[in-house]
Amino acid sequence: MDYFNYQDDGQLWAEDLPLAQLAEQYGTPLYVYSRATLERHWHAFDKAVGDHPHLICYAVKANSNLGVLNVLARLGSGFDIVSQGELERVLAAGGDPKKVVFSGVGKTEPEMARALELGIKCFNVESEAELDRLNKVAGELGKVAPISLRINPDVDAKTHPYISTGLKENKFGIAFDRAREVYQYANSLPHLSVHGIDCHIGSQLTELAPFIESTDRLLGLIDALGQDGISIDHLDVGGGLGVTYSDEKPPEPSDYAKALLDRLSNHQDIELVFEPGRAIAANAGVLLTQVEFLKHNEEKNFAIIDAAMNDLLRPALYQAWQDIVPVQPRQGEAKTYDLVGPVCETGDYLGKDRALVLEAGDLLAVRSSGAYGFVMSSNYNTRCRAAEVMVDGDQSHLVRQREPLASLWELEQVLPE
Ligand SMILES: Cc1ncc(COP(=O)(O)O)c(C=O)c1O
Ligand SMILES: N[C@@H](CCCC[NH3+])C(=O)O
Repeated sequence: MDYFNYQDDGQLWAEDLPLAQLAEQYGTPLYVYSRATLERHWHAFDKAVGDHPHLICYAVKANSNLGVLNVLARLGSGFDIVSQGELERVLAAGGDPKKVVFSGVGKTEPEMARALELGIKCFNVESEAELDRLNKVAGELGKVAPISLRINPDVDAKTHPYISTGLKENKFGIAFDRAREVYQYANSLPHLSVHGIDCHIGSQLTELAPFIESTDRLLGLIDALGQDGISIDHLDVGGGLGVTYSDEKPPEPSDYAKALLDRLSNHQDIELVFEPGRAIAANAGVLLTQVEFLKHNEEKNFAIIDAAMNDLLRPALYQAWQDIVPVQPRQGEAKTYDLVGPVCETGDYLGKDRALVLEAGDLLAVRSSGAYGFVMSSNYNTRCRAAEVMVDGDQSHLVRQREPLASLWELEQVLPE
């Protein structure tokens, strides 16, 4: 459920503001986020876990805009980061470093040092080489690094192959069969302290079964580690809960949390950590775009819009489908359009074969663009990245301005004489 709805005037609004007004004020393409939707999604997770000790660590990679992070920080959210850049964003947005978990297969020494200096909650370590590096950096700083090991449970998440992460053939995590041995090794290192166990099997999961299967495998491991004298105080189940883009019916956070809590009946003292990204941000944002031209040939009708694959990569990269709707719907006979951007690539489309009644100048909203939208945008074709706006009731706040054109070459220079 989100707060982008058609109102009595027949137009699409974001909370208490017409999207057409925002397009007028800020221009297009424009990312528009809804504070109420972000808050609703975060609370849905938090409430679902109830009294069981837990921490929701929003996955910053899904949408790292400072305005978005600030809304979540004010709710008391934790954060899952994968780079120093994301860590600095969390700080700049008012987030608490003590609620940060650090994921990712390639953490550098400076990144580790900064995270240690800030005293983050946990490093989710993905290899033995990373254990050695972290032990060394922590030793040099006279610190002890809190760690969990990301275990690859070899579970099929049944999602797009590019966003499946929990299979043996994926680069992520430590093989399940070697976990006990690697925990022993971690435990032997003087500047590391074992706290947790972690997994993340993929993104946009629409079924509970893979989550349950991997949680069961991890709980079995926790018991085995107990026999080895290693006690685990938190279980990080990662992110991955899917959302509805078209007709998917992913589990609600309440069903998901209940399924996990049922499994944890013998482990009441283990804190549950969640790393949701998409489930919080995707349906809290739309990408607003204007039709520049309509173009018809024998085969196709094209609507050439001012947003492109550089603004929203998901359709080009994953053949992802996102709903595209008119902001001010027209009466008339619909035609079937391909909605394409100005970028010089055949793959530059945001939607194909969409039945719409359109004229040049019309505004369209690409729904479900709040996660993996702006964060994956680029300057390809030397295009400025879009502005981002946060709607809060009947107020709007520009949370990132459109890049000034000159910023697209200012960091570069021609060769000396
Ligand atoms: C380690 C980790 N945690 C959390 C997430 C967030 O995933 P999602 O946006 O699917 O919830 C990801 C991305 O898939 C990830 O790699
Ligand atoms: N970027 C992907 C999700 C990646 C998940 C990252 N671990 C998407 O848009 O669906």
